[in-house]
Amino acid sequence: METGQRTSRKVRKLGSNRRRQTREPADGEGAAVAPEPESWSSQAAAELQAFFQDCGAKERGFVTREDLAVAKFSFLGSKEESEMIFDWVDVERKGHLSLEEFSSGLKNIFGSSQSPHRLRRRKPLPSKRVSATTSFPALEEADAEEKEAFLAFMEQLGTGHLLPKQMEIWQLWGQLRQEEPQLAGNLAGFLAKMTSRLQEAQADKEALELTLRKRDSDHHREVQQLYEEMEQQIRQEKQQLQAESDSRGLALTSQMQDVLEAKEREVQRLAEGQREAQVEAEGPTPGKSAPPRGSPPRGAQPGAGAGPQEPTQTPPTMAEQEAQPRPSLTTAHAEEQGPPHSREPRAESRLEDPGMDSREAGLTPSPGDPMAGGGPQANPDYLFHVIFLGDSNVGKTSFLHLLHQNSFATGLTATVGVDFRVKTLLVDNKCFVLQLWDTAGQERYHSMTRQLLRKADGVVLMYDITSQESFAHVRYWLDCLQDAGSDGVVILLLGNKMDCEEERQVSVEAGQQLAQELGVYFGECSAALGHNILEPVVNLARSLRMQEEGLKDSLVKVAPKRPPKRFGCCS
Ligand SMILES: Nc1nc2c(ncn2[C@@H]2O[C@H](COP(=O)(O)OP(=O)(O)OP(=O)(O)O)[C@@H](O)[C@H]2O)c(=O)[nH]1
Repeated sequence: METGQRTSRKVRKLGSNRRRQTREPADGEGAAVAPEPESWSSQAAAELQAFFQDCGAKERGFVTREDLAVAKFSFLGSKEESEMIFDWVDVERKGHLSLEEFSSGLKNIFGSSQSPHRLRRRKPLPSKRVSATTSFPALEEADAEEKEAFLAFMEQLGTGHLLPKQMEIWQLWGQLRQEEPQLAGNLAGFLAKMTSRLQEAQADKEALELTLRKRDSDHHREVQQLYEEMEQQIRQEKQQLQAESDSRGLALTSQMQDVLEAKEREVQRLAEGQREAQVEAEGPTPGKSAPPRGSPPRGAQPGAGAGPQEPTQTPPTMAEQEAQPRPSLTTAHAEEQGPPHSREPRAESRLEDPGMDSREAGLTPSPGDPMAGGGPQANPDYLFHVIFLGDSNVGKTSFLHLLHQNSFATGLTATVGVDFRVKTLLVDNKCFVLQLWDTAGQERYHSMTRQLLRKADGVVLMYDITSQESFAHVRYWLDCLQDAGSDGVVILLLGNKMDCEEERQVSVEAGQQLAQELGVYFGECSAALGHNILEPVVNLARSLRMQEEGLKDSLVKVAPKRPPKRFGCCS
């Protein structure tokens, strides 16, 4: 019972001492108070010295936590209690304590008595005490000293918020004091340790929360920054792309302008040559050579059976010129291609069908053939402008490429603006130079095409037999022709891609019917197979010649007789 009382006294003091150790540096309640070993027994002091000796602390000059594992103090119960005491004294968590620190720590806990001075310092504010008391009704019945000791202890621990179940603690406290008084000290030590750990955990938690909050805001800021940088980058990319596209557009426009101007110049040059030749042909000097290409007006289409036209002026006697015997031409089949090319084929596949007659294809005439020949004809008998019209993709370029290169081009891209090639043919012993104009079917180039139509002598109006739409657009192209004032133009309606029989959408009959209705020539072909390529062109040349002859005849009727003139390369 005496031991119990002693322990409970010790426990009561535990809180006040601990408080002093832990709180003095922080709250500045006063300078460190040296322990007052009023009741520190000489036996305890002897035990302490023996302990220092046994564990080797005396030699080393300090005590570790492990040393306490072998300590046997009469004033301490279990081994755990000793270790707990070490933790209690080692407030700085160094892991070792000098002999003085350890001794004074122990004395503070077990040796000092409550001096009036200490009690005063430890006494909490009345208001707090009241509130604590009212929250613990069980305390009302307790012994006043006990009650005060407990409340002071709890308050000093500062566990109000960390150890909410104070009622239970009180009960445990009371029970321990009655049943196991020596363990009351353990409870105090345990609670103190718990409190300290909880405070540390609380501090860690707060620090962690702070760090997390900081990281969160940093992260948010970084994301915001990244987002802004990204937006900036997108804006720059957009501007760059826009600038590039603008400059590309400008370059393309100027390039197309150049092409157009070059073609205009070429056309002008040819027209000049034609005019000069005509002047020569009309001149009084007999025997001078001149190309027979007459100037408009043009007669009605031969295929349509139109009659001769009335002349609007008095031209020279072209019929007389024609009547003169002319030496045969040596050059009969040659091609030139007008610069610059609007597009080039990426790959070519030459027609190599052994079963196919080259004469049938009409593209590779043999020597002695009336179509055979060498280079371009300098002084042709006839010079005609033939324009290829039709929707995009119907095969105009493929047709011309085959006619010119004798091979089918694959991988062609859409024509840009216009392109032209020159084809020289020997037909019925006459030299024909055909200027073949390849127009772009795409709508954005239609205005350019319309301008070209004014110069047309003949037109090949092509559609794709696998496209009803391209067939329907034939009338649109005819309207364009009419708008351009090209009424007397010889027209050949040509349905391409006849090799695609399975996909056919326009029947042969429909094509024929339309041709009849419009009074134009008609044919079907396949640029891919090389079917019916040269024949329509030859027939067109013949028709153009017939039309021209018809014109001449009509002129002869009104023109005065002149000495016969010859024209051609050998005049
Ligand atoms: N099956 C088949 N395909 C053809 C034939 N002729 C041309 N093509 C293909 O049809 C497509 C269009 O041919 P192009 O010659 O470029 O047509 P286009 O009328 O000049 O077109 P634009 O230049 O846009 O006016 C290409 O893929 C050719 O290979 C043909 O007779 N048969």
